[in-house]
Amino acid sequence: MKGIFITFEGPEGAGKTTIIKKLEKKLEKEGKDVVVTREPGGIVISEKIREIILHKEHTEMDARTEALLYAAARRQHLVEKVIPALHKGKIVLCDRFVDSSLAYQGYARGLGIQEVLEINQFAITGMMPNLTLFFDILPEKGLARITSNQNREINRLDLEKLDFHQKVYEGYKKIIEMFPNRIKVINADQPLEKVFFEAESALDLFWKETL
Ligand SMILES: Nc1ncnc2c1ncn2[C@@H]1O[C@H](COP(=O)(O)OP(=O)(O)OP(=O)(O)O)[C@@H](O)[C@H]1O
Ligand SMILES: Cc1cn([C@H]2C[C@H](O)[C@@H](COP(=O)(O)O)O2)c(=O)[nH]c1=O
Repeated sequence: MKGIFITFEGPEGAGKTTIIKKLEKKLEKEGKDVVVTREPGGIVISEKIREIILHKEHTEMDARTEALLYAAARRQHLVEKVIPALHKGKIVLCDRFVDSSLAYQGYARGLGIQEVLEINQFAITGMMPNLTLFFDILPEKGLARITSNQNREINRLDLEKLDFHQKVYEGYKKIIEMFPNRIKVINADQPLEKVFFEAESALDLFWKETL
């Protein structure tokens, strides 16, 4: 495949969406062909699955159902949007991907990182990102950012107790140890311009090392 698949991970409110927008502008200025997308979502069917998963009233959702719905949304998004863009040689910037399932469903929900990786292997058929940026911020700090943002709708996962978000964070730390070459850690607990500089530098290093 000719394109490059870059994913962005981290706790709620880490600044992923904000940095993706800035990177999109920068890469486009450089003449690169960029596709920005998100999970769960990015295309009609997966956005519909997103609504089901994240609806505030769906508190009865079983953890395995949740994991399978994320994997189903991922599959459709990959075949309909990500893979075709990569075949055309585009740079795909995706807000969350399989590492979110490993941290949230695998570790924080207690389904097991390996078990959730296995159901996702069925969904992604080997399609792992070329590079992942992990936005490192303590969950309580990220959550404080989203609650002070009036435009951000609070969803079912945001409403989980702090203890759950702390487990998500611990889960991410384990996943970073599992994939040290692919996942680069960005200090997200600093002013936006500094976070952006670190993200840009990680991308520059990636181009130098791989292209
Ligand atoms: N470095 C930063 N310092 C202070 N505030 C920030 C920083 N980065 C982002 N923010 C603000 O924090 C809020 C959350 O940012 P953003 O939506 O980019 O995070 P996110 O990681 O995509 O969150 P989520 O995954 O929960 O959707 C926004 O109001 C944004 O303006
Ligand atoms: C892909 C994916 C996401 N999640 C969680 C993480 C967030 O709480 C929401 C998505 O909301 P965002 O504002 O777009 O970050 O879903 C998850 O638990 N598992 C996943 O695979």
